[in-house]
Amino acid sequence: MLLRPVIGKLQHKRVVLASSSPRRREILSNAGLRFEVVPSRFKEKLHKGSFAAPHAYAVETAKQKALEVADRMHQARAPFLGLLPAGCPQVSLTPVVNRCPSQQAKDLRAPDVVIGADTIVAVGGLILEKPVDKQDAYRMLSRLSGKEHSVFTGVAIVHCCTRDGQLDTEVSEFYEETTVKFSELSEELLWEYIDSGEPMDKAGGYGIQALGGMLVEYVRGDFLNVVGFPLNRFCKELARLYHAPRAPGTPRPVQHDSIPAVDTFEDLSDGEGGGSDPAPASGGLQAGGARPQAPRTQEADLNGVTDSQPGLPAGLLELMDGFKASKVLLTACKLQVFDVLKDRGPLSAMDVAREIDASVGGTARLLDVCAALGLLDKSDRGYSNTETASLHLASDGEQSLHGLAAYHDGPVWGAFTHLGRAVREGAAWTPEPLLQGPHKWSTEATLQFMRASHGLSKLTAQHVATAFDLSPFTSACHLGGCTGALAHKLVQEYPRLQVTVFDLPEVIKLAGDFQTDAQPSERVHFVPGDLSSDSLPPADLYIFCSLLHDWPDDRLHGLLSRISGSCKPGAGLLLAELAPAEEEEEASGAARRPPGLRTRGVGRRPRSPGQYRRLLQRLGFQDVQAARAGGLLHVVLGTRAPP
Ligand SMILES: Cc1cn([C@H]2C[C@H](O)[C@@H](COP(=O)(O)OP(=O)(O)OP(=O)(O)O)O2)c(=O)[nH]c1=O
Repeated sequence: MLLRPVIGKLQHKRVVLASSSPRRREILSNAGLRFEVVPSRFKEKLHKGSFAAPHAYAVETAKQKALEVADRMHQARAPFLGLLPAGCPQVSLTPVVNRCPSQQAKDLRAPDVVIGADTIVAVGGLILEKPVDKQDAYRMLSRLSGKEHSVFTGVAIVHCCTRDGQLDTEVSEFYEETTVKFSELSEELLWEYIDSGEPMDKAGGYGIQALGGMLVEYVRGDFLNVVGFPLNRFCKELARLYHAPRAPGTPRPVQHDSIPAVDTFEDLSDGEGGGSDPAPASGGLQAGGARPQAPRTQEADLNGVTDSQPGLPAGLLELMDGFKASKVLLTACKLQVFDVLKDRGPLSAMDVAREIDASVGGTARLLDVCAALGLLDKSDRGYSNTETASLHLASDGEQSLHGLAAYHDGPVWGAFTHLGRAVREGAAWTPEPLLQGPHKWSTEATLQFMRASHGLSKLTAQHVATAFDLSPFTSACHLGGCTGALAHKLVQEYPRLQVTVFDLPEVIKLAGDFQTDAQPSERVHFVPGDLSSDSLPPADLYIFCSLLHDWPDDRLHGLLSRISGSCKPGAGLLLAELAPAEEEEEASGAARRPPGLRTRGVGRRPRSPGQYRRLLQRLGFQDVQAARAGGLLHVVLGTRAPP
């Protein structure tokens, strides 16, 4: 089995992972699969007693999860169609670049393949899923203590196609079993583990890939199967599906516009299987640019008649109208739709219209499109927020990106509306206030920028703070540290650390308006200054976060060599910057990168960790290491070598 070509078979497809599990996302993206994530809303409540064996339950649940997503994505196409101009092909309203997972759900192109999975633990005839609370976790773990148990993951690969407006599906399903033996667990160990919080979102109440690994005496079988996805078996299944020789007279599989029939994959395998890398996607777009669809040639149809028509440039069409979905999201945020519905849904369109002071018809249309984008749930009783909307799009809450949405709806939208002028005049693709230089920013413009930065920093701070063990450092300086969100996270993580937030005086003056913690720490200090001209506060660790990725090389080199010159031997430099799109896709599946706050428009291509590593080494840093931080950023840490 040649792994890349096997995974490569799906590169031409719109592949959707119907799962919220970060582990599944990581396993599949590490294997090089490109896919979107649309968590299933199927409630895992099938009657366990009606299944002859635990694995049958896991397989059926996996299938229902995948079918629910296939069906929802198929249904979701309808509300958009009215928005398209007459004669416009039915393409996505969502750009492939810069879209959040829930937006991806509603790309108007139906998915080609939906993958669902379900992991359960079986012990003594009992099926254990995720614990509902700590007591439940305790019961599960005590049951596993000192014994062998089985972990089953059921997987369903659903091939979808649309015929006469109806969804047609073909399901391939399988399961994998792994045996795990636990040590005897003392009460103390059990409760310490439960209190770590790790058991709560995992079948059987443990995570073998993390702290739970310490409970395990041995594993027989596929380790990744325990973590949530049997990659080896999945690849074999793909190989079987796409390479299986067809017996004479066997009917061809379902014909579909965008899923070549199985024998078409066989045809393609000659062309793309020769190299170790999957062939570039022929349809759709990759983050960072349009790839017009390659013409399909000689694709066999149901009756064996060949079709040599070139394929439609679906990717280009997606790019052309993708902005509409962004505007819908930004407008709903601005009108506070997600605030109104938070903790209160379901509400009717009329109720929401009253609350946001808008027309009933207009509100109903906006809510419908939000539902189709996967931002709202719609039922007979009305509209309610999805979890993502309550978490990230309502204006309150720890993980709110409302400020970022307002920034994009305001200054960024304005800058891009006049892009033609900027191109003609050679101006930066930058919001007006930033263009005028920081000293000209109005207080409101500065605050708007800071709100955007604050939301994103809070979301990434934990990942950045823990990407490496920073406990050897006692003082750090976050350059361009804005509201201090990362600084506060750092002092929480490292009790000995003092952190200085260094930023422009205009920013530092307003930083106090941003509540980063219930108890502001005395170990965080704010120092005003200009990176390019002022001397930097002393520290034994300097940090940049989401600031440098689009700086031109000469400016970046100038700044970093100045820092290198002022560092004592042993001092650290930590860069947490946007990962290049393809790396980030690999890391997070479909969760594509939102625009960087300080990106000048779509900016230059972010540098890879290798490029930063080489740069740091040239500037006198040693032991340079790189790590990922939450799929969005990569973090590079180097130590100043003695001169
Ligand atoms: C046993 C075990 C399970 N798990 C995880 C894998 C699955 O994510 C989870 C089992 O729950 P599932 O219901 O299979 O998956 P999920 O709820 O996380 O995601 P979705 O339903 O949206 O697909 O437990 C580990 O991460 N490590 C382990 O050692």
